[in-house]
Amino acid sequence: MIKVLNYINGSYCEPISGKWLDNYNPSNGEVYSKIAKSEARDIEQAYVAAKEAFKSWSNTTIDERSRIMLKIADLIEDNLLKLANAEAMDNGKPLSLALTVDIPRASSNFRFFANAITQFSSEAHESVGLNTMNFTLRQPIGVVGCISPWNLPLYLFTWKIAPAIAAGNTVVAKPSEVTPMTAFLLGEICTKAGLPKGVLNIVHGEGPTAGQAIIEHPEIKAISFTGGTKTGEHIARTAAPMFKKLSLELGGKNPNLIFADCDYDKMLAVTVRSSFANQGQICLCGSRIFVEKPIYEKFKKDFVAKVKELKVGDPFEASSNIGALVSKSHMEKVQSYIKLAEEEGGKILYGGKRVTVKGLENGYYLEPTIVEVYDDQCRVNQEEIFGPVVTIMPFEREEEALKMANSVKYGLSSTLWTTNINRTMRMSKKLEVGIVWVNTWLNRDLRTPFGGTKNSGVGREGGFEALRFFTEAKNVCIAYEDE
Ligand SMILES: NC(=O)C1=CN([C@@H]2O[C@H](COP(=O)(O)OP(=O)(O)OC[C@H]3O[C@@H](n4cnc5c(N)ncnc54)[C@H](O)[C@@H]3O)[C@@H](O)[C@H]2O)C=CC1
Ligand SMILES: O=C(O)/C=C/C=C(\O)C(=O)O
Repeated sequence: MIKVLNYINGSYCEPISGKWLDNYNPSNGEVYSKIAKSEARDIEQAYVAAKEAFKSWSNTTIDERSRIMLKIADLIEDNLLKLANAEAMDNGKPLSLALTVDIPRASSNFRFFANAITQFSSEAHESVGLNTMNFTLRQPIGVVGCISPWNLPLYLFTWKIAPAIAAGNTVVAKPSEVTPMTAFLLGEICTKAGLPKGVLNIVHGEGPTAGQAIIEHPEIKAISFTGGTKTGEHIARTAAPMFKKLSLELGGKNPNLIFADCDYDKMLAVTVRSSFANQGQICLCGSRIFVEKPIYEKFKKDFVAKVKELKVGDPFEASSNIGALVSKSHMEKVQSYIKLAEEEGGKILYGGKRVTVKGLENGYYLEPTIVEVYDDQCRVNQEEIFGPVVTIMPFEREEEALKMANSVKYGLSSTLWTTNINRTMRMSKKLEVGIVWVNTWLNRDLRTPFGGTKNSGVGREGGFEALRFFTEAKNVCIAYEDE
């Protein structure tokens, strides 16, 4: 059985405790590998390696850092099939999605930040008339911690690591213990690309032990985290008294606002995707659908018909649109919300049941589920489900739609379907979110600020925002004298 080992100081190693976790294949519910069950001692080992590597990596030229990162990007591309297979097996997502989205984006993350660092600069301020010149240094922080979730494993792991090392930091990183495989494979790619030992250290294990040791390590001064809001709260509570820099990208309950004047066919096709891509396990999925009254009944009929066409099945079959949910416990959480929807008086328009896939009877498959709700304050409309479940509800006026869109504790993204430019501007300004998509969804330019407001997190990732997060600004003020 494959052992998912730690990657510390450029080499693979077993956990100090000698203990292992089971790694499940969600498509059939079977254990298929063992994962290093690391703890504080392993994190300390990784920290020591990262601290030593920082001395030279922080002084390595931008060109050299960039060259190595571009090589990593190339090697990810060269290993597309191997990595995509590993991701589909570990996560349960369709192989087609891993091949076209997850792994290409992991490569793009390295390529993007390899180039971005060559364009990153800092400011100078001349205090005219005061004979003073200020310039700002942007210096790497030191050893930083990157903690990522299971829904987009290599995609989000590299989204954090790439800007961190581009800016000259060294990293102690922990992928989710639910989906560690592609992070494990990244180690050998980094070695092949010539990344100096200790620059990236990948430690596997559970959140409350291995993750906890990262967030409470006194010398790891910045934490970049993506995951659940509850965990984000815990990280903030632990790290804030130690004055660590924090970037927290948390949950979402994103509104999809559909107006009668939209491009209907395009909206319908994209709404199917924004509802159920990756089994609905993307923090950006449009899980609350609000539709303007004149097209509500038509939308309901057409949406149900389109969703019925989606095939739930073996992630490795090309015809599968929806694979398995990531774990048994997560599937049960999603099922509990479907039950709650009915208890709250919601009407299941489609789906709601577990799917049995021939030959994979113990896999974690669920039907894509559409719930019509009558009160936007009900729990299924307020709480993050993070699975293939969406709610739909009509609205009459723009202000009503806006009020419902904003009436959740989350504030990550929203999607607006309209051809009215005035409405687009009005609503974009008033939506309490970090990202507004208009007539599109998950359309990503990696230069743009990415992150949420309210309980969806703190800080922004992407572009220069990420490079600013992973550096400390130091102003140097020079007073000079005239002759
Ligand atoms: N990006 C997002 O918005 C995501 C949201 N979620 C939401 O969170 C819920 C819970 O999912 P989980 O897998 O439990 O996510 P989680 O937030 O517990 O896990 C994310 C990462 O945090 C780590 N972690 C957990 N506890 C930690 C601690 N005390 N210190 C440091 N690191 C820690 C985990 O090991 C994992 O690497 C999901 O049902 C979903 O609603 C989950 C994954 C991604
Ligand atoms: O950066 C992106 O394109 C997407 C990020 C998605 C998440 O952070 C998530 O689903 O957790």
